[in-house]
Amino acid sequence: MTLVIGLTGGIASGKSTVSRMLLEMGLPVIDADVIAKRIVEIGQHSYELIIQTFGEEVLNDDLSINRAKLGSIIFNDDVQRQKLNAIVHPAVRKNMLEEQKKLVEQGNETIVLDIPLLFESDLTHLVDKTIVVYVDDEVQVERLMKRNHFTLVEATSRISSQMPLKKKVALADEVINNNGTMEETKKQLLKILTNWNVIYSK
Ligand SMILES: CC(C)(COP(=O)(O)OP(=O)(O)OC[C@H]1O[C@@H](n2cnc3c(N)ncnc32)[C@H](O)[C@@H]1O)[C@@H](O)C(=O)NCCC(=O)NCCS
Ligand SMILES: Nc1ncnc2c1ncn2[C@@H]1O[C@H](COP(=O)(O)OP(=O)(O)OP(=O)(O)O)[C@@H](O)[C@H]1O
Repeated sequence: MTLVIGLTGGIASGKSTVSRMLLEMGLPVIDADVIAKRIVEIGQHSYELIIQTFGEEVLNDDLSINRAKLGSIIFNDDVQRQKLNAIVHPAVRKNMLEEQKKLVEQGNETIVLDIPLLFESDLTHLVDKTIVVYVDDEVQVERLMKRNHFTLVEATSRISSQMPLKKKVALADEVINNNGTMEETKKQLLKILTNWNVIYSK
């Protein structure tokens, strides 16, 4: 039996940081953000649908999707965000399940799905256990502004497009508090994996 772990959290709460730790420990991680980027590359079906829906003004000069532009539209307008979600999410889910199938066939006993919108999109039936990476509101805003060079308004609009992180904590099987150092985060991760009898190589 394969154990499928759903890794989630809020924007900039530290999911990719924890994913990296898991990969370094030799555990396979499927990243929904990476898939969501791949399926909107030039020529993909979702790419065409995005142009039909949002127009050519969301394209860069080289015809690739201008992610900053599309982001500024969808994170300020619920209706537009639902439209993008309806285009991208089914394709992300299909690709994730295909990747998961391959990993199961290769004999992996543990597979991690890094899905930012695991709870918002009601995808918990795809996983056996959930881990939420949590940070306090101030830490989240600060790290998001720093990483993306966002203003306070830009950071806040993105955070408020998601389920409040405290609500995700209440829904989680396990929570990693990522307010502290990376070492403290790693320690919490190792404890959870040990409790779940997950075997890792490094
Ligand atoms: C709007 C887009 C183009 C902005 O791209 P950008 O490179 O700036 O951000 P990136 O894709 O790296 O996402 C960063 C984070 O934003 C948050 N986020 C992204 N999309 C959404 C969304 N539709 N609703 C709420 N939060 C979102 C997630 O926490 C994600 O980890 C992009 O996020 C996108 O295509 N979003 C729709 C697909 C989606 O829902 N992806 C998230 C998981 S499948
Ligand atoms: N414990 C930590 N201490 C200091 N900085 C951290 C810590 N954890 C993460 N960061 C930084 O905070 C930012 C957000 O982390 P990360 O990219 O892992 O979040 P994420 O949840 O994957 O974000 P997104 O939802 O946008 O994909 C990054 O710049 C990262 O380097």
